[in-house]
Amino acid sequence: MGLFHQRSSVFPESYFERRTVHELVGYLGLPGSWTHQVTRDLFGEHSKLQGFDAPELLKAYSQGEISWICVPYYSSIAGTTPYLAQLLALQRLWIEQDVVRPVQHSLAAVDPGVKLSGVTHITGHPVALEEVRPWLSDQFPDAEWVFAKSGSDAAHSVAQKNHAKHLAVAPPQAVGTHGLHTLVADIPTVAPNVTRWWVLGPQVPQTPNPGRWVWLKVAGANREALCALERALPVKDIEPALWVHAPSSELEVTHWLVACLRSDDLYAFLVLVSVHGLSGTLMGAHDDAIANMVSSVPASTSACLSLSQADRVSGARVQV
Ligand SMILES: O=C(O)C(=O)Cc1ccccc1
Repeated sequence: MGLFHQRSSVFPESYFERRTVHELVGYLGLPGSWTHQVTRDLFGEHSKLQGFDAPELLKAYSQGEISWICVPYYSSIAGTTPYLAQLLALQRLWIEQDVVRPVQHSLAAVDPGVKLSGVTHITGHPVALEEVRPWLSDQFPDAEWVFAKSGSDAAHSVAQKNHAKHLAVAPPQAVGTHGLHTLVADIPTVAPNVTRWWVLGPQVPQTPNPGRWVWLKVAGANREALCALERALPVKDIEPALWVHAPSSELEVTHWLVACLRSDDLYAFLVLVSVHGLSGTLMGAHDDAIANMVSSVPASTSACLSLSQADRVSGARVQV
């Protein structure tokens, strides 16, 4: 919840704070999904919340039919979610909040007395199944995985099938809602399991505060160039908070995200990005000055500056 809580009072309040309970908020999956719970905690139960399948959710946001959406984009164990590439392809990716939450998975069945050795199918969201893969492989080496659209959809689907040998990996809160029984309340994971969600809003977010994270989308021609850029950072005050890599549908083009500090440094960073033939797009933060800077950074592909000169580039600011 970093962005929200780091805001200083001298800056205008965000749209998030000014939103009304009448605005529709879209989330991924059926009620009871992990994303639903995050959305309800953020917006409050009196807001108008509605669950969607991912394609409809992203389409409705991109067409302006829904003002707010909440979508998981990254898992500390499974990496990027299937939605990140689609989010990055949105023309307006207005990140109002970056939400970081631990996620708990339960194993659920129609029959509380089912013999685990007889289980044939495990249904879950692909990201959730990936997060508990070592445990599942150990306990159910021969079971087939069935993908669901959300954790709650997984519980719903197993309940509908009403088959004793089918289990669901689902949010603890969704188990009882769908009439299932909990076999394991909190499936162990090999590493801390933390998922990140973006809340996208209806307008360009407000001016970034000094020290507030801002999001930058970097698109590069190949993975090596982006890896080199990642190695070259941090330079000066630019501390990347999180690198997220999402292959795009365009051949050979990869997208990365990096969170940077302060607009001054962001400018330096954009220069650094552009001299190496990558292009940067500012997201999740806005003011006219930064917008002008972004558009004035030339898309030069000068090869004579190496990334080891990153300090010089960033110090000189406009050395392209
Ligand atoms: O929101 C859900 O229920 C999902 O299935 C998406 C998801 C998957 C894994 C971790 C967090 C969210």
